[in-house]
Amino acid sequence: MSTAGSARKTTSFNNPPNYSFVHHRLRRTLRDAKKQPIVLVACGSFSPVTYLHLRMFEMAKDFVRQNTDFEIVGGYLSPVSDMYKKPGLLNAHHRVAMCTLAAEQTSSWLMIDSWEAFQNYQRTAVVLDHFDYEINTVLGGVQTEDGEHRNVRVMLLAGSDLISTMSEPGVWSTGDLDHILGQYGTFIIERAGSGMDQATDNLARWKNNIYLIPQLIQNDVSSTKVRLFLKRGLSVRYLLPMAVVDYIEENGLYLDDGPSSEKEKGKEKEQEAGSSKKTVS
Ligand SMILES: Nc1ncnc2c1ncn2[C@@H]1O[C@H](COP(=O)(O)OP(=O)(O)OP(=O)(O)O)[C@@H](O)[C@H]1O
Ligand SMILES: NC(=O)c1ccc[n+]([C@@H]2O[C@H](COP(=O)(O)O)[C@@H](O)[C@H]2O)c1
Repeated sequence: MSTAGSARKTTSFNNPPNYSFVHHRLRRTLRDAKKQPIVLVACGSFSPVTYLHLRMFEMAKDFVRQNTDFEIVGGYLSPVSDMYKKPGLLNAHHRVAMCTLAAEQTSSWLMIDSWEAFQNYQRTAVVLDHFDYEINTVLGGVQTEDGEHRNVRVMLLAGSDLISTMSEPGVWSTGDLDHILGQYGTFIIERAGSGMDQATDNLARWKNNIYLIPQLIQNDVSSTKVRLFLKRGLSVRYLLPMAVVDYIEENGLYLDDGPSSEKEKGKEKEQEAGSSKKTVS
């Protein structure tokens, strides 16, 4: 999972076969001309997608409305490529299908972009450039009600655990951080066990583009816990949208996700210890 890379803005993109950018729920007219239009992009494994992943967008929507001069015109989940090789990562076709079911059946504004899923691993900076290109260059951005053109700002939506990795050596290049946090910006959802301060201490130089969102109702569901439950034959209903639970059952997914790596075994043990302490199983 070596992901460090260069900082230059990517302007030409190789699309996977038969790819087209989904934008049926992208709102093309700004309601308030004084606001800056933004699109939220959540990058991750989504193996499988959970209600928490979906709720991140709702938390961000409330935060944006109450605290900023932005107007959200769309939201995307962007499942990572199989080449990311993270333990527990199911085939991209299944992950994209589950995310699509979840978005279509539970939301009126979320969409799935399969661009990074169906090709070689792409760094997050490049993924955000791809969204910027599709929305602003190809589609031409959005308009105010008076017909004035506006560019849409792409912004990363992530949990505080992901942002913590931005301070770990060798995971993100400084150039990419400058690109993501300097040019685009991010909304960070507080995640149990991964402090917000710890997540952002080393990112102070970009603090004007980093918006911290506390979880007022704590939810520490993770895909790892869901996979663990499925492996043990435990119910995951009400942790994920019903259509996703049905899809998992119909396709017999996560019953055995192959020989776990030492890292995954450690993570499972931690989650098991957490589960038994909290007697959730
Ligand atoms: N409980 C949570 N609270 C806040 N953010 C979360 C939570 N679960 C996932 N996220 C965020 O969702 C995004 C997608 O993450 P990812 O698909 O890796 O989910 P995950 O549940 O952490 O997966 P895994 O358990 O396989 O590591 C990341 O930005 C991650 O920080
Ligand atoms: N340098 C990078 O661009 C970089 C580094 C680490 C994770 N990521 C992204 O973060 C997302 C989530 O990763 P994890 O599931 O490993 O937390 C993935 O979409 C991955 O591509 C990007």
